[in-house]
Amino acid sequence: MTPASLLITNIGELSTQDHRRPDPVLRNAAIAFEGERISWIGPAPQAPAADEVLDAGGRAGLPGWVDSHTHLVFAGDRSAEFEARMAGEPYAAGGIAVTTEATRSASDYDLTRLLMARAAEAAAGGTTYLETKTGYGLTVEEEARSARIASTVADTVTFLGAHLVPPGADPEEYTELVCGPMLTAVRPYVQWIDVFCEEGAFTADQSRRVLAAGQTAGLGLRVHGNQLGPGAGAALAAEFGAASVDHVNHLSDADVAALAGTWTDWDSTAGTGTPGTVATCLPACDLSTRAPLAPARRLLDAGVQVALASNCNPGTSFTSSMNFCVATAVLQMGLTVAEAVRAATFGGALALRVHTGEDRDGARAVGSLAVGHRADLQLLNAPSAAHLAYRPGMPLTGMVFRAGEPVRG
Ligand SMILES: N=CN[C@@H](CCC(=O)O)C(=O)O
Ligand SMILES: [Zn+2]
Repeated sequence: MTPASLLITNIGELSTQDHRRPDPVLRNAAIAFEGERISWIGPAPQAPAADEVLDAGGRAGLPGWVDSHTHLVFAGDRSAEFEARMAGEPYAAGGIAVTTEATRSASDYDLTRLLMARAAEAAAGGTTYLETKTGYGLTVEEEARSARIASTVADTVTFLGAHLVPPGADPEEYTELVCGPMLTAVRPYVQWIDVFCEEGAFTADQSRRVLAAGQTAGLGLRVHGNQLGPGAGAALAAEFGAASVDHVNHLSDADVAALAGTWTDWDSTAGTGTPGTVATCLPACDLSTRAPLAPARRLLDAGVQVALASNCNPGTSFTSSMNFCVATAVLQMGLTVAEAVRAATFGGALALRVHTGEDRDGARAVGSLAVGHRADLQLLNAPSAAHLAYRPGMPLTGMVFRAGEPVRG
């Protein structure tokens, strides 16, 4: 039973990610929860009384990870494809069809069970806000089924009928299906629409139609773009005002400038204003496909807000470890620890437009710790967040709270 109020005290370093504060990182801090919301944050000696008190023993605390890009509704195994890739085979979008076949054959029960197990794994790794996508159904009925199942587990769901033109289908007819009957069927279960704009998947023109249809249906927009080579994805995302373009491995200077141009009304010091198109980098995917790492440093320097996400999926990135993504971003992508932690918390929330909220049920901000935000917190088995990169691969995730409830003890 969760107590009505909980105080977690003796937090050695509390990284709030609330850059409106003069002191976003507090030492010897405490945080209080009332039910699902954060009710107080401040120096431990000034903490209010609470029904229950937990001593963090000097551990570091930070917002739970916001994983803004996963594909968890699937069945089947592609470890042989991975092994072949590590032996020199290139990655191609066609592998999606293999998972689609296995997913279509799975019962609702099995698909739900598999999804729940993956979501539990993510939570055990510190993820407290989870996006997931459809995209392994690729028929009206199967996409609607994936969306329905996803909506019972994930915090927010993306429709990715435009993941691959199913083998044998006509690309133009399939795009029309995605924009029409398929979109109508999934609409009750999803908040976002996405398109894989890439050679071998959807052309710029088809992607444009998918985004326009999603926009008309009132969905937020996201794009898989510039993953396997240069392409129109990033520019389209900026043009449509998409919340995020994800992968971004192959960006031209014009792509970076277009993304930066969407952030002119954003105050990057305070983290307030009107957000533009987030560039979501997926380091685990880059490593697992031996692709060039996404240019997170270059994007940040150009004024683009960056998110880090796991892209957990059976083809290109079968891990939901955000700790791994943060460590890789620091060790190999040139981000500071503070930048990487921010990208995996506040950045993910920005990419899902849940960085700010109304302090009432159903509209709580995540990705930063402030009064009224959802009580999503992780404690590390370490005195500072720097240990995430300083001690890569070590089991540093301690207690995890989601909406005030402990999800990992
Ligand atoms: N790039 C497109 N989709 C997935 C991979 C899907 C798969 O290979 O099964 C991704 O984000 O990497
Ligand atoms: Zn993806």
